[in-house]
Amino acid sequence: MWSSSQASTRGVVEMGRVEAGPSHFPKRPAPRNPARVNLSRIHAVKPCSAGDRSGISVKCNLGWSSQPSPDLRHHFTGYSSASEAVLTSQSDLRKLFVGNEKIGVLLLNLGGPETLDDVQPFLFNLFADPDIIRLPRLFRFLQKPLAQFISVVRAPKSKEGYASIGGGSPLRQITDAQAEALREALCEKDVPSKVYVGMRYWHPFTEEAIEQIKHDGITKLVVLPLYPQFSISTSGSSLRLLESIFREDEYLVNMQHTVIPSWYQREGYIKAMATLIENELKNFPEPQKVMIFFSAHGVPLAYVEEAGDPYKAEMEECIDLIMEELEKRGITNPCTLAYQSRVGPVEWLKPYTDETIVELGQKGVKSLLAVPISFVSEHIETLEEIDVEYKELALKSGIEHWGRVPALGCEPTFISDLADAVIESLPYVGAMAVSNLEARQVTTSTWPAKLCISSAWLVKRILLLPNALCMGILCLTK
Ligand SMILES: C=CC1=C(C)c2cc3[nH]c(cc4nc(cc5[nH]c(cc1n2)c(C)c5CCC(=O)O)C(CCC(=O)O)=C4C)c(C)c3C=C
Ligand SMILES: [Fe+2]
Repeated sequence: MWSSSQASTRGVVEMGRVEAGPSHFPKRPAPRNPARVNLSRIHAVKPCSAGDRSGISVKCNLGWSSQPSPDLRHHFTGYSSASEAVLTSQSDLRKLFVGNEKIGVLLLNLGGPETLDDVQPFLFNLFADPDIIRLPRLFRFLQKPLAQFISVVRAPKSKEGYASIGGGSPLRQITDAQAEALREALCEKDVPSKVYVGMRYWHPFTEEAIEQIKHDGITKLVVLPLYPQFSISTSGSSLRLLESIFREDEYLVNMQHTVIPSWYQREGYIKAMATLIENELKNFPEPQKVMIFFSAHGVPLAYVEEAGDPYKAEMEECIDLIMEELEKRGITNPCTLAYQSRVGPVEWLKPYTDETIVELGQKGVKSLLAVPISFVSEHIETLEEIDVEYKELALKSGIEHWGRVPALGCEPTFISDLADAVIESLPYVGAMAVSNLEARQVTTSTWPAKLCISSAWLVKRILLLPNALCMGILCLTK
């Protein structure tokens, strides 16, 4: 967390000198505990340190069956007793792995158009999502016509972007590769699992993944959004969709599952990010003078201020943790955080990436290392917006040396850590009971869980018609 001495190294640079920039990093009490959300049970749990998992005795070649591990208990004891699913005895732990359990992991992601012809229907799906453009209940009937209109008008501009990165989004390929790498990592850790990919706005759609999960007879499912930080507009939207699918399906209602809503605090993830930054810094002529520039995908300010989206708080804490890790390695460069990719006229999280780049140039920063932080795959906003648009802007603004940290992709430490996250979540699987939905909303004790589940609450609070229309219509221009 921020100390006064740390703050001085994390502000904006003024004429080559570092100055604390409160607008970039307001100090705040950050929630440290990652919450594991079961769609039926909410657990506020303490992080479990990545320890020895060698005791799990299941072998990959056993297929679906699994065995208890004496050492596993050791591993799980770090969790809070607040959870009903907390396992305290060895026999409880054994229950996790005995019998013919079929473990599945569902990776949730955004999805992207694979060809230029996909762009308009992809945009339609995106804008038809009430977590992206929120209309008051009375005007819901306008959601699809509005999405159709915006997608048709925006498509030519989006197509240009996708054309410039090879004619489509690389997201499916990368996510499939991550799924395969995760499957292999789980297998190596003696937890044989099937890993599925469910995209929100393009193929393979979440619904398709769910069909496959049912077809394969999965009995324990871990839901893992591939967004390190939770936002209503990303993980929240995917989880809400999933909840509606589960609610209507008898098989799924009875399938044990758990959700890992965000995982930005995990040691493996933080270390992997720090290593990528450390490596990239070495390419600069004077590495210690480089401004580390975290650029996160933005969200409308109202999401954070009115709907309680934890995205900004999680983002800031995530950056704190990465900088702390870098400091441990003797790297004390200044850093800043800004938000990119805003769409439409409403105010989004600030500072904006483009404005900050210009400002840093004016303040005399000469070397900038861009770090995409909200997403773990290369995509249009890293390959086009950062690599082309922001680089050009930076060079025009007086920045002489530019670098960009690659997205994590299949980086082994990261994938191994995701596998650990899955394994650590297994004691939290539990069956969903639809009749408990209301009760769950009342007893929910963690904000991400509230956001995932309480759609009525969100509907009341998030963007009203003028805001939504304004945002929708002006999406066309930005
Ligand atoms: C954490 C990541 C993301 C957040 C938060 C997010 C919010 C958000 N996005 C839009 C509008 C668009 N997003 C688009 C593409 C896109 N968005 C993300 C990630 C987040 N979005 C990714 C990874 C991608 C790219 C996928 C790919 O194809 O590679 C697009 C389409 C592209 C374009 O036309 O610019 C739009 C539009 C809103 C309105 C929003 C929050 C409300
Ligand atoms: Fe987006």
